[in-house]
Amino acid sequence: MTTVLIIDDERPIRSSLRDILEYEDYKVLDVDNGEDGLKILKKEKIDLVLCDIKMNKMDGMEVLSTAKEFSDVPFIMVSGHGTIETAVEAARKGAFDFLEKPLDLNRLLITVRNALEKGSLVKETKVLKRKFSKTKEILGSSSGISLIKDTIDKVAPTEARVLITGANGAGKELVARWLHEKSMRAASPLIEVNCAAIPSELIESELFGHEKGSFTSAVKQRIGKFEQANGGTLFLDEIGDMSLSAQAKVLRALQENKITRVGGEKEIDVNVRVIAATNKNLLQEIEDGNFRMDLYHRLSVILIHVPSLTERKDDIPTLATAFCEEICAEYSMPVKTITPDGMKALQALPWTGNIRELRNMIERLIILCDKKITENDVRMFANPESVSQAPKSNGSSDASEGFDFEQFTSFQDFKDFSECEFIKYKLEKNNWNVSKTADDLDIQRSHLYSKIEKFGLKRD
Ligand SMILES: Nc1ncnc2c1ncn2[C@@H]1O[C@H](COP(=O)(O)OP(=O)(O)OP(=O)(O)O)[C@@H](O)[C@H]1O
Repeated sequence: MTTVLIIDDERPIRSSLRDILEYEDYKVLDVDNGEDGLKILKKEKIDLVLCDIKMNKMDGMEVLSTAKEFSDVPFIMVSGHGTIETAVEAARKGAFDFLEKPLDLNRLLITVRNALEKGSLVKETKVLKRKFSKTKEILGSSSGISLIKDTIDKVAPTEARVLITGANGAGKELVARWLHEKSMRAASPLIEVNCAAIPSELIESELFGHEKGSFTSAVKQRIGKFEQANGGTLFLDEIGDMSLSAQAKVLRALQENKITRVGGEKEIDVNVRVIAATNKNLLQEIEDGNFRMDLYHRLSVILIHVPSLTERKDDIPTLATAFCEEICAEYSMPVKTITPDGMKALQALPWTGNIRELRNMIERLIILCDKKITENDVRMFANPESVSQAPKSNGSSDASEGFDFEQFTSFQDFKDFSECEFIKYKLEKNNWNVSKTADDLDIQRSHLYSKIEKFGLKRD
């Protein structure tokens, strides 16, 4: 049922609006002040707000701007003292329309209908965007991955918090994305915070927001990730790197479903499902005094461990083939294939960087190899450094062994390749310092710049 929320401090207006809207079969909720209105907006599913501008405690414009920070619900502003300026300000703040008191019944109903139509279009667009979103399929059919997919199906629709563990690049973030996509919260945002990437003195403001002036660089109010994720999911990546003081605050937010902005006094209700991930052994971190036991228990209602790639080598052919197709499509080139021996060689590698490393390796092979990626190619380009070693061939049988000279159609082609790889190698060695590299190569800096441009060299 479509629900309309009326925020107006005049009881007679509220009741006449209620009568009109209920007669039209809308469900109506009403409150006499903005703060209560915002609370309802955070908790209930509201399709439209009719909001008076002039109210005692919090004025309608403030209610509108605060609501727009966490909700897309359309607002129709109402005022008995309307001027063109107020109408313009309301529109600027994101109101759907502005109506003057006394309200004209027909105009009111038409505006309500139009606003609801716009609201449902916004929702539909979000759902479509999500459908075509970049969340990639979880590939693989090994027992480890099958168990993870089953667990996602069971756990996603619940409100349970999930702690995802696993090595770097194993696929933790992908699991978190699917937990959100398959949940009831999928139409609301998934907000991600990489706890390791934020300096510890900023993490609280990042998570909980801050009030203007609460510290030197807080020049304006800021809404934190918890509030941004309201109604949706908050993904706390690398939670094992969070400072103890931030951990205490996150614990409180999880216990009470309330947060307080840095420098603020007001407690703000939040409705957020938290999914956390780490590559650390949190039980060890607890023992070492770096992680709170109580937070661990709050976060790990469900534990999902993503096995490393070497524990599921059976998935390598599926992953490698899919990455080949995906990367060739990205480069708009015909699909290259991996020979059975090439695939075996891939399965034999150590994969310390897991699936991320496999994808990078496939990209490297696609760029450097012929149509068929062979065992030799895999051996040759197994690590990035070998790329710069490959063309060091001086014609001796040792250096050229396994090197696929067939890939070059002319002598010039080969010279360009060698030159490019040599320059790349020197640039890496000199940490991409162009002056030092030019000295090292004994060429002019301007000459090096033109080579960099010619070969399109970029730092990874
Ligand atoms: N099962 C899978 N199928 C397809 N692609 C995958 C799979 N698992 C991971 N990937 C891809 O591998 C890359 C790394 O995955 P992801 O970022 O989820 O790893 P992570 O464990 O969160 O890494 P980190 O700990 O370094 O943040 C991404 O491009 C992801 O799409």
